[in-house]
Amino acid sequence: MTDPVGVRLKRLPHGEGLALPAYTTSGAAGMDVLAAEDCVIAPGQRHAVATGLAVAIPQGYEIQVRPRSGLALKHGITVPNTPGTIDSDYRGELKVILINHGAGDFTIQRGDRIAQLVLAPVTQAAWEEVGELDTTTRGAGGFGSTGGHAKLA
Ligand SMILES: O=c1ccn([C@H]2C[C@H](O)[C@@H](COP(=O)(O)OP(=O)(O)OP(=O)(O)O)O2)c(=O)[nH]1
Repeated sequence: MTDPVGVRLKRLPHGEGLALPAYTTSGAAGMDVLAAEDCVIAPGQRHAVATGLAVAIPQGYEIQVRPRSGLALKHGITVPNTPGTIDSDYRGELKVILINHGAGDFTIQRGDRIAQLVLAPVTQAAWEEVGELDTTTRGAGGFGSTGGHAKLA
């Protein structure tokens, strides 16, 4: 594992008193992030949940907002824009967009761990426009062209 990368973080007034996002085990890839508000998400509805945090990610990195598998499996709660992208130049409040694919209301209490944050390196692309692309075995085949499931045949 590489050395940790410092990320400046500011607590917003409604984030006071909450634990910071944290790795729950030594090998965890993501830090669980807490809700800074109480809310109820009805079936089929979405909500951008406040975290009470603003960050300054070093240039060359992003933070990805990913669902928690337990909430997804047991309650149908996921992140519709997964992985949510927190840009290095964003200084607003970090919010977690959640959608309720479950059958009942989902109640979030301030302090609940609602998603996980993964710090990841970013490589920016520089376009090199050409008239023809190189040929490959795959060519334009995609979207199930290699099979692997009866329903794709
Ligand atoms: O789950 C998310 C996704 C985004 N953001 C914040 C940080 C991010 O840097 C900014 C913009 O996100 P994105 O680029 O995904 O949104 P957009 O819809 O393209 O908006 P914009 O035009 O502001 O870039 O919104 C969050 O707080 N949570």
